[in-house]
Amino acid sequence: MRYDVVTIFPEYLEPLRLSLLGKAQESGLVQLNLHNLRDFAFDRHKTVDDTPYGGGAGMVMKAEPWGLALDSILNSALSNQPAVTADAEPHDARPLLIVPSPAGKVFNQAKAYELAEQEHHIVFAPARYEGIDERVLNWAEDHFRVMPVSLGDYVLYGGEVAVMAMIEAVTRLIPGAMGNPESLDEESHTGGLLEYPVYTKPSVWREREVPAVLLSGNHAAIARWRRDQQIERTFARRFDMIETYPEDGWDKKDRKL
Ligand SMILES: Oc1ccccc1-c1ccno1
Repeated sequence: MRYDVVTIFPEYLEPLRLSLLGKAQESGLVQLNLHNLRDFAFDRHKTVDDTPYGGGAGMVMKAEPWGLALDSILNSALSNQPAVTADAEPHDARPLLIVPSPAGKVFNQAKAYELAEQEHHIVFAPARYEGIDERVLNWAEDHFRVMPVSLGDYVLYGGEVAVMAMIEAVTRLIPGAMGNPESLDEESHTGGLLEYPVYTKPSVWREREVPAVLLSGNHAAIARWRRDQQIERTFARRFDMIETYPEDGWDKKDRKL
């Protein structure tokens, strides 16, 4: 998987070079390219924003630096594209452009699975200020599959945090990116349920004991207890996961109640 991120704060994304995600890059499983938007602003002050037409508070990100940055990524992708054979099936070769935005569809685990399984090159355009000149997104439709995505119903200073969350959520689902892939099987949102509580030594901590079933060695009883805990937690904390399918139209992955 290749990720390209265009941002005015590339250093914001440096934590993605750490831990398992860093190892995924070292192994070649993942390629993470960070592009400083200011490198595509060629006036003396490397200006990337200006006042909004129509007035209003804040600044809007100028179109040209984004256009040049995205051109550069497209050209790089084309030069790395395998040759298309004459009998190749027609398919949409446009890379995916994810635009983090409070106005996007809400990201979820089902979408993370879909991106991990189906995409090989994802470009991220995290905005700052009041957003990106809309003409960039309109132009981009001819060259990318443009997908506005929200992390949730709240507002951030910019999209970089959303990009980090999405890159981590997708990468950990790519085969070979997790230390122990089995840990994906029972985590929250896999199978449409929240994860069960976990415990480790010591068996008594501040007068609190580990549930006896977990010390019983009875694997069937343990599995049943864990499933019951998942259902109980999901009903208590996320009844919406039980009650309705997501309004955002992205189907749950492998719902198993
Ligand atoms: O609040 C934002 C500002 C810029 C880009 C993205 C966001 C956002 C908020 C929630 N998900 O994404």
